[in-house]
Amino acid sequence: MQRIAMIGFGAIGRAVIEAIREEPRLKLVQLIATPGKVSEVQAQLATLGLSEPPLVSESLILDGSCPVDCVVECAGHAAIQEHVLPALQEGLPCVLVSIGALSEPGLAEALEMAAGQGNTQLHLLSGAIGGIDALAAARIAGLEEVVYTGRKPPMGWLGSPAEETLDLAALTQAEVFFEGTARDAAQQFPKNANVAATLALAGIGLDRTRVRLIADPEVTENIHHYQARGAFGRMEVTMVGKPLASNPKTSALTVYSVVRALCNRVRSITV
Ligand SMILES: NC(=O)C1=CN([C@@H]2O[C@H](COP(=O)(O)OP(=O)(O)OC[C@H]3O[C@@H](n4cnc5c(N)ncnc54)[C@H](O)[C@@H]3O)[C@@H](O)[C@H]2O)C=CC1
Ligand SMILES: O=C([O-])CC(=O)C(=O)O
Repeated sequence: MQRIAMIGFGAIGRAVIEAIREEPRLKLVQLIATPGKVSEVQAQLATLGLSEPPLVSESLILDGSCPVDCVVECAGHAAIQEHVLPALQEGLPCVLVSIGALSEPGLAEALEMAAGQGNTQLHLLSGAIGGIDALAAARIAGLEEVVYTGRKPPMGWLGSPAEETLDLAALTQAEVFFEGTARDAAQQFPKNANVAATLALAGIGLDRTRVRLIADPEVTENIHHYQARGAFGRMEVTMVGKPLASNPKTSALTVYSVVRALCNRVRSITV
């Protein structure tokens, strides 16, 4: 049995809770909401009709009164510093989807130190992208180049800096609005470039991974493509991910990446 604390009850968090409720070896015991949103989250949680709802609070309860075996972040970049860092220091293993947060100078080092202090591990999930196992293995042999293109329907870029250069609602053809490093992409597009950061951290790093971001009115899915070249050979991956109805920025596969990571914690054989 694994007692889970989840940070964030948005599109991913809610879908993960619904997916794991039938797994008796996973028990959601704590749910962390943004400050001021505890009662709102409790009310939304009630609609799920869980037999044993988790404790909802603004920060993780780490005093042992509500023990946790694993913390899962489904909230956004700010949650890493706020909740994941102290959880690691306390020795709790953490799994993350907001990988782009590690592009912030010093945060990766702080997380590494916290995990070392707590003698625990931080697991960066593959989220909406596939092939991370192959890319991370290829890195050991030596990588020369990783190039990533993220293409989403215009609605998937709402609320991002893409709006500064494009009239997203009026777009009639695909437009490239960002070309640069994975580090810059992750910082400028915190809700849209976590995949770029994941590829970078698995591969040749945030400053050497090249990224192009495209708003395309011709597509209805979130399309992630990358190619990598190195001593191992070459690889090319295209993911055509269905967006979540509750958040078109987010591919549904991200939910299942979290569910897989949690289920693997209670399985005897993992794949
Ligand atoms: N690795 C990957 O492939 C992907 C990663 N993501 C990451 O996952 C995050 C969540 O995605 P969605 O669920 O679709 O977003 P969402 O906006 O639907 O939900 C996020 C929820 O987290 C809550 N939240 C925000 N900051 C918080 C904090 N500091 N403490 C507690 N709760 C907090 C918000 O109130 C909201 O309810 C995104 O911001 C992005 O960083 C999203 C898609 C793919
Ligand atoms: O869910 C997706 O398609 C990818 C995404 O938003 C991200 O990389 O942050």
